[in-house]
Amino acid sequence: MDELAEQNYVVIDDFIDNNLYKEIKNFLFDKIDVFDQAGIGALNQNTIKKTIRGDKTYWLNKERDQELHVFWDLLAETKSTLNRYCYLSLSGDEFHLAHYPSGGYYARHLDQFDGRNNRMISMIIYLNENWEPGDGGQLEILDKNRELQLVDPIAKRCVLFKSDKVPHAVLKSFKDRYSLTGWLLYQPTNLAPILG
Ligand SMILES: O=C(O)CCC(=O)C(=O)O
Ligand SMILES: [Fe+2]
Repeated sequence: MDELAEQNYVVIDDFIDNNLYKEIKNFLFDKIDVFDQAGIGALNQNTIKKTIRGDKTYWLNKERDQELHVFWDLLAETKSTLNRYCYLSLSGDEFHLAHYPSGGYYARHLDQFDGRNNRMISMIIYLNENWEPGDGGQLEILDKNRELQLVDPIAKRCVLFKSDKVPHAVLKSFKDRYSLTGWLLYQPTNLAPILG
């Protein structure tokens, strides 16, 4: 957690255990046929999307996706740890599963969008066994010293970074690449009733 505060990002290996890894992986393969179907908007939006990112996603819903209850519990624990040790006020979250088919990538970006700045911490859990150096698909982080750091997307590894401070990209992947990606959100309490 100190590393996240000081370096703006941290890589934690074996963040999830084998059981949870298998649960998430089973859930993912169960849903793989419906990835992206819910999220496809107007045709032109979709075209723009394809020029900057090549992944397909499946947004999670805590009430509906109860099979992942161990993950939801871990998430609650992670948020309270961050609130305690990094003095954050995280309340909400939004998570999706992501699949980059071979050839997929995501150009360099920040995770906070114009007009919406409540994404505080980005959290990615990788779900790829036997990842080899030639498989590509690294997360490329531009660190505080403007140096590039590459993170292999290996199974059970978690990366946390400050959503507003860390430009990053996903380098072209040469095989299917899976992850569970989300954002820990700050929701000002005075706005909570309006946002529902
Ligand atoms: O999968 C990754 O390594 C990063 C994904 C990402 O940057 C995003 O979904 O915003
Ligand atoms: Fe991102």
